[in-house]
Amino acid sequence: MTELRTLKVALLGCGNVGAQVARILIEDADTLAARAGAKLQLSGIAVRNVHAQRDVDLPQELFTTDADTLVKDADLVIELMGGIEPARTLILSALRNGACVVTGNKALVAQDGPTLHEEADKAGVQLSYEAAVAGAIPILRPIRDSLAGDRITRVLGIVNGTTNFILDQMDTTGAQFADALAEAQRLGYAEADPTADVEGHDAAAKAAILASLSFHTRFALENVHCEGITSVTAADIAAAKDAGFVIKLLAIAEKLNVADTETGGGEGVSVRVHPTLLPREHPLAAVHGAFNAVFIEAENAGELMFYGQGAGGTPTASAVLGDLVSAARSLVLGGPGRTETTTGQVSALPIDAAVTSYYIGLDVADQPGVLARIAQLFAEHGVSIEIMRQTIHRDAESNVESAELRIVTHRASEAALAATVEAVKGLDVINSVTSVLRVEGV
Ligand SMILES: NC(=O)C1=CN([C@@H]2O[C@H](COP(=O)(O)OP(=O)(O)OC[C@H]3O[C@@H](n4cnc5c(N)ncnc54)[C@H](OP(=O)(O)O)[C@@H]3O)[C@@H](O)[C@H]2O)C=CC1
Ligand SMILES: N[C@@H](CC=O)C(=O)O
Repeated sequence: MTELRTLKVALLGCGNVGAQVARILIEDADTLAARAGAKLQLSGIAVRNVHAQRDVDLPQELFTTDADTLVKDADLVIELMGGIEPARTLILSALRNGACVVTGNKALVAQDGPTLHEEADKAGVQLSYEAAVAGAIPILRPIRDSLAGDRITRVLGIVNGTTNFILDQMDTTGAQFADALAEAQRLGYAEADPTADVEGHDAAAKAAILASLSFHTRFALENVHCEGITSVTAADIAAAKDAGFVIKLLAIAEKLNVADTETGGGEGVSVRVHPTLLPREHPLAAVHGAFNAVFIEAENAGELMFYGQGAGGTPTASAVLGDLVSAARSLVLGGPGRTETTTGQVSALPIDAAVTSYYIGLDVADQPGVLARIAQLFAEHGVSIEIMRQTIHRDAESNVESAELRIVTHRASEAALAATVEAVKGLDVINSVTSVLRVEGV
């Protein structure tokens, strides 16, 4: 039997994900070698602090702070440090040296994907980042390869485990935001700076990557409208629950036609991340904890749904190692590097052109004719109402009655909805607008 070739693997970062990747590389060395057609020898692990306590017991001699030297001598480089620098410089250096690169760094790929791909293509090596979107879920490869012969029209995803965990805890156990976030951090789901999770930036980076691959056009971070979950209150969650909805942070990329927009946006793709109400029976409403799911609509395939663990060390390591084995095979077989197919011309639409349904919560005067006046105002702005429900509350002490009005609209443009809400605020029978949230799946 011929002796397998040995490929040197440099690991950059040994945190939540890196530590699990190192463990599996060592524990499953024989299996990985058989699958890759080469021995994958972990040649070193670059970290900031070589003496830090690790989740996994790893040979101390593997650790170094000299990432530059480690990268120069590697056939395969796994970047799991996060952040833009020094990750960017190290990845570029690895690619220029002819090494294949695997990364989970969505922030970097969303920002500098084209530059990284250009270097990979020049060197004829693979650059892959399946772990960058939705953790363990195989989603980028299916979009890039399996759906290459189809036309994707819409992608709807829960792609951030931390925020799904927080919203789910608030919805199911009544947990406080801060407590749920602390637990997500403890479980290794959150980014080093969890602001990226809760403000939606992590999901926005993933949305940019998903949209770019799905629509064969480069979408940058600035093309993604981004709202996080920090403004979602316990009252919003309770009101949504009462009305039969659940609130999820969704990443949405959808093709819209001129006919769908009222803002002259023309045909293009609306890419956005925001808290969204989903009916409790919607498949994405059943995605709990740190799980992720991506729902795809394609012209020929129809509806597809991908589901699995979206964060955490071991699940994410699975995606990293899948990319690693694929890259090793390309080195063994001398195959070409992966090329990106960003050949499309479709433009990114501004948020005003987005078309969706809305939930509007209003505190209104309990008077005859109020509902009719509000409905009239919606009609004047071309926003059609699907559900309008009034609940009267009586304060036991003061005996004062107040009326709570919940409205769910049919699909309308953001611009039309914003104008409607402004007009509603001007009515003398409106005490306050308690919430305005986007709705999908009604
Ligand atoms: N956590 C998750 O569930 C997922 C994470 N990802 C992505 O994977 C990457 C890693 O995430 P995660 O493991 O959670 O991150 P951690 O913060 O847990 O780990 C980061 C690691 O990188 C090392 N590091 C950071 N900066 C440097 C530097 N300048 N030089 C050398 N080493 C450095 C740290 O070293 P030291 O230990 O010495 O501090 C640490 O070992 C990120 O890009 C993240 O977005 C993707 C999907 C899921
Ligand atoms: N912080 C991210 C980790 C995976 O990408 C998340 O919570 O989803």
